Amino acid sequence: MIVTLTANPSIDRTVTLTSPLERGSVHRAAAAVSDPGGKGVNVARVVTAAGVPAIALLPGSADDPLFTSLNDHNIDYRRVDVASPARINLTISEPDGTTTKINEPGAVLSTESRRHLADRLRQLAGGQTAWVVLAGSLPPGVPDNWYAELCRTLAHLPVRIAVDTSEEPLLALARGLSMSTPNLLKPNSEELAQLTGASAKDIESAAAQGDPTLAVQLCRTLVEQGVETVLATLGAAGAVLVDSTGAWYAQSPPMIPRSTVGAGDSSLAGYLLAQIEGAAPAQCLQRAVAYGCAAAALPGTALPTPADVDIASVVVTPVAIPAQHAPVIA
Ligand SMILES: O=P(O)(O)OC[C@@]1(O)O[C@H](CO)[C@@H](O)[C@@H]1O
Repeated sequence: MIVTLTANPSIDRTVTLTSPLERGSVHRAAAAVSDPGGKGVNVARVVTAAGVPAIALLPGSADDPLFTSLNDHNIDYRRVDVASPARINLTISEPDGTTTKINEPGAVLSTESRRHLADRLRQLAGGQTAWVVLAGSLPPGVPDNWYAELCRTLAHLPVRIAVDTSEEPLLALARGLSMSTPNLLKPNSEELAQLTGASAKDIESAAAQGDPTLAVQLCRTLVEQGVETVLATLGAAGAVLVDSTGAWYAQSPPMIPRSTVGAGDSSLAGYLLAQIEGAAPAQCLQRAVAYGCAAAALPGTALPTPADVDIASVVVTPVAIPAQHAPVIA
């Protein structure tokens, strides 16, 4: 069982344009679709589609269309009652595969609702649950260190914790690594940059040219600070995985991207699916990149099923750990 927490869920509305987006002009969309969204919801969607039980925990009101949509996708969820509707996040999809996202901040989550979510999470994290995934931004009203606090309160349970977040909640987690450490951190290159002051462009372009050393260095520093495994997704350049036993790089196979929305969440889901089968780190990375590529090849917020995923097309190579590690700002 995999349990995901999405404190700031969304309805993801994708509008498809037939010509490139022009700022300041009127576009008539060729199509518009809505899907349930938020990073933890997406991880639960991909895991469920692979036939592994998953529960998505999220705040919401009973009549929110988000829950009808989750039912339509056969997602098992637990809802903590709040009055406000889920935010609507807009994706503008252009013909060349460029996606522009506009994410709303989300409604304020009260201290009481946050406590209910944490209590529910603790209940769900017991028993057969292998992984808890804390994913996405935190809504207004939630302190930046909440993920760090949740890691601490779950630490006594025999469950593994993965965190995928950005900006202040990520920095707060990094600052508190000596007190609470997730088992898995899944930054993308932007988030690695936020943590380290490095440039996301440099991280990705070096990897795309076959040199993932910078990404590995940055991840290795996080491992030295106590994170068991760091899976860093590097967009079209693939991903690196670093743990205390080594480092690996997987290049993305050539593909035509249609929408990168949910690609990182699908990578995380692919990693988890392999990890719970007991796969070695290199195979977990291979599955992560295969799932991420499959998601990027799908339109809008469509997410991959195992039939979309070509694991064998992803080549994984070990990377020597560089002697000099880059500092992590914390
Ligand atoms: O605003 P956040 O919480 O950082 O990200 C939310 C979001 O962009 O993440 C998912 C894709 O990863 C989408 O389903 C959703 O709209």
